[in-house]
Amino acid sequence: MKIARVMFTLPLPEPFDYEVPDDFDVVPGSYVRVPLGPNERTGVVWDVFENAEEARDLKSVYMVYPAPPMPKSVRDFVDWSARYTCSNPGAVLRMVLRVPSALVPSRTQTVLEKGNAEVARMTPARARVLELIDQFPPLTAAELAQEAGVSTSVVKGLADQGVLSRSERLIDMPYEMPAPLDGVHALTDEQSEAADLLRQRVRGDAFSVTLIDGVTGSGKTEVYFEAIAEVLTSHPQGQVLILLPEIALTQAIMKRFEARFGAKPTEWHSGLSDAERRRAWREVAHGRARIVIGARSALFLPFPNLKLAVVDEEHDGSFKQEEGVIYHARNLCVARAKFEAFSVILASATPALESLHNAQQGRYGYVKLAARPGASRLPDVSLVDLRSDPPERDEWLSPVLARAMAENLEAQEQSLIFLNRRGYAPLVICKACGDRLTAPGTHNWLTEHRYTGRLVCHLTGFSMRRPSACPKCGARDSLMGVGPGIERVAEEIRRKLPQARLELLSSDTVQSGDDIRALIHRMETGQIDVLIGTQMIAKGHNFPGLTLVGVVDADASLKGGDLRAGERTFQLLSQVAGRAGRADKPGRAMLQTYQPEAPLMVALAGSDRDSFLAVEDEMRDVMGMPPHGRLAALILSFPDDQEAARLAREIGMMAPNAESVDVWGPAPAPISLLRGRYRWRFLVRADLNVDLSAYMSAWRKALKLPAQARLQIDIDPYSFM
Ligand SMILES: Nc1ncnc2c1ncn2[C@@H]1O[C@H](COP(=O)(O)OP(=O)(O)OP(=O)(O)O)[C@@H](O)[C@H]1O
Ligand SMILES: [Zn+2]
Repeated sequence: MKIARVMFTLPLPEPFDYEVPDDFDVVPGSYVRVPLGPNERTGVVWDVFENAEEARDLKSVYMVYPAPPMPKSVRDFVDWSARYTCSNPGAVLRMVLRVPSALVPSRTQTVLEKGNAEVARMTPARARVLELIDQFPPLTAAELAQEAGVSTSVVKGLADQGVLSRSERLIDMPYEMPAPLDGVHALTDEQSEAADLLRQRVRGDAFSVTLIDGVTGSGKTEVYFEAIAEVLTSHPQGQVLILLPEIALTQAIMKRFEARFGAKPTEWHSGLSDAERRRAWREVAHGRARIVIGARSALFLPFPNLKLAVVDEEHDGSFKQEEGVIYHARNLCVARAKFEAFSVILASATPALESLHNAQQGRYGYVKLAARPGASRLPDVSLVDLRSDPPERDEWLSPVLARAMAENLEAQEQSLIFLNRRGYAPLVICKACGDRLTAPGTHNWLTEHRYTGRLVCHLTGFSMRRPSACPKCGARDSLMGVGPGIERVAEEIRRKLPQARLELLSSDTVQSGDDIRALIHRMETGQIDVLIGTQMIAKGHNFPGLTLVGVVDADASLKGGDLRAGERTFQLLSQVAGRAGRADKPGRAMLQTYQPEAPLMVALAGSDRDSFLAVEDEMRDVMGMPPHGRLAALILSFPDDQEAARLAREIGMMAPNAESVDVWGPAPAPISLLRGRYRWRFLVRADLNVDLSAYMSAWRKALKLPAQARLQIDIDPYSFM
């Protein structure tokens, strides 16, 4: 009897066995439909074997989907990722099998084109349809009727007479094939050297990782396009994946992409409709979508023939998924590349310490782009000392920065003001009783949003209308927003530069992809004088008229002081500063700070990244922290305060003894109460030779916790909240 071991997209530790009917063509990787309990489910065959004993009472596979089997390398990657992240393989598989409806071929629909017959009796409605028919690709009767503004019976009548001819077309069409066109620019010497190396690395079928470490605007994108072009020509079936941190970034790159490859790449991100998702998944699985550009979840698409993955802005924190299966897309991408023997390119102006370390150790190839092409120069970075040049009361811009903005406006050049805080004020207090407003069931402050008139918790999503009286003491008109968010700074700029065309960009003010695109376009084409925004404006954009970048609070992201706070602040501020002076006019960046003598600020002002990183790296080395050691976190949450504390202590006592492993905690998490659950954290540090995932799994296995307790394991944590 032939037996299939079927893995489900459920948090189960292992696959289940099913009998395969003799006439079924089931191979490892087949997608199948099987009974599970009272239901039917789709699963993936992990393995097939013959069993001599007929005795086992197994249920049978119902159906095999007509889809290409999931390659072994992808299944191995799923197993490995599950082990590494301490998750169930089914939970990882669920990220691969996101669109079960894509397992069956696309349905077809009837579309209409111009037919041979002459129209028997012309009417105005018929004439309108016939006028339009040549201007569109084949449309359905309903679409055509809508375009022409006539009823569908008019269209159907024409089709019945043969004036329009009917044919069947796939609902989900294949994508246009990209093919390299000529490069838009002649590469600089530095760029072509980098491109040569990358081309050579993607030509073979070997695993490799190469880090492109290039200053902002040096042409990293231009250079990795060369590597993509090489894949398209040297691997006729090869597929390419480009991972980007933010959707806002994809729009600019899509345009450049089309100019270079003659077709749009396939997109994959959370903004897709179900139909787009189904189409993309199917085309990828069949190997027909050759280039995919997407957010971190695109890493789990079932590419049968991946030859190159590019992780752009590889240092970016948004590659880390913090919920469900907790993983870092850059790190898992490198792991996948080993299983499937493809090349990885990591690109950044401010690479992660981990990536630089790997390059220094010779594990990754390394390409440096030190200059911007042409007349463009790196911006001058200066520090504005808020102690000697403080803003006026209830203002946030130092007179120094305000003056620079006024000059810039005078010169008809663009300014960008960065503050990584949404809303109007990050804290609302009552002047009468001193209460700080928090979201229910948490200790998190509510942020005041004037734009929407609401108080919002950015952590839980809770929001309420701004009350006219204090919820605690009932005093009227006593609530006051404290500190600046971008809406408040925008108000100040409007006051100071009333004639400036000012716009805001944050996830509150601009929501749809179309709105973002339109705003970015206005900025690119000089229709905005001052753009103020959160981190959405920090990265990737190319605004030729932008010559001044102002950072309202350069110290902000240093607070909290976790492992990567310094590194992250440096990355973020260099990225923001790097938006200035990208065309022929020189740019400058001004950072407002209370600690201009801090090594990080000095390094930013001197554009001396490497000595800053050397100090940072040395510190990590001394402490045995990544990249010189491993780190994991264990987070417990429980609905009762006392019981949570007791459980946390109990968990601590169960930590397995192991050499070269330090367990710190339990400590109340910085966010100690979230959605009505009390949270405790452990931090675990280990030497590089320790299998920390195995250690964490063993620890969890030893625990017997009440059903309401929730445990999360975070391998290589980025968030310490
Ligand atoms: N050799 C070249 N000649 C002229 N223009 C170039 C050249 N290379 C790149 N550019 C232009 O310079 C700008 C920056 O290039 P690109 O976006 O590739 O750099 P990047 O390093 O990826 O930038 P970022 O730091 O934003 O990630 C783009 O407008 C690009 O078209
Ligand atoms: Zn009050």
